[in-house]
Amino acid sequence: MSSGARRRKIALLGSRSVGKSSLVKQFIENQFIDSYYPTIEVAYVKTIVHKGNEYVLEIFDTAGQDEYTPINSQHAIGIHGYVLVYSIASRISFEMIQIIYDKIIDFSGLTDIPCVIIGSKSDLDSSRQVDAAEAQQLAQTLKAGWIEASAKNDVNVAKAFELCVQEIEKRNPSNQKEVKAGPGCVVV
Ligand SMILES: Nc1nc2c(ncn2[C@@H]2O[C@H](COP(=O)(O)OP(=O)(O)OP(=O)(O)O)[C@@H](O)[C@H]2O)c(=O)[nH]1
Repeated sequence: MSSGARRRKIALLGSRSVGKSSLVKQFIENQFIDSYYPTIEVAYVKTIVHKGNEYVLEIFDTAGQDEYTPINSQHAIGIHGYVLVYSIASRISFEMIQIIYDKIIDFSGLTDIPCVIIGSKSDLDSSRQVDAAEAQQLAQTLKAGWIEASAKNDVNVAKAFELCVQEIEKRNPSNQKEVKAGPGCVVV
């Protein structure tokens, strides 16, 4: 990592079994595993280059949420951006997106959070329960990015994480002037 790299923390949230871990595994390790192991919590690190800048992404893969799962402070404090995942083949998982979004807003006290909504398992088009247009509409309302992706076929996976970085940086226009601590830095 060069000293100029920007560290950005990203949390993945969504219902159980929507493919959060599979998206991260495809992004980090370029592999897809068919079997299902519920996640407790895993953190990954990957360096990417976005618009000529190096980013060290710390990605937190979380346990699947339901409407009663409280927001964990670890997933809200110090997080720069969110990846909210639903499966295009599960209406219920799509309905969880607004619920999770509202919980983050309530917890953080912010009015707007950098996030990207991912319609996962896009290879399951024949079992589709969520229209792309409807999901895009929700993303527009939440001022979020949106993309459909398939971890299985490695479609739009890297792009989804890049979109998240884009949403983070969109809200951080001062990042050009980011102060980097160094030997010449004096704290008074
Ligand atoms: N067809 C298809 N299946 C997928 C895809 N991504 C994940 N799956 C399958 O969906 C199941 C759940 O995937 P996970 O990645 O473990 O889901 P998760 O959201 O991390 O689950 P939790 O840990 O419970 O939150 C597994 O059997 C995966 O193989 C995909 O892109 N296409």
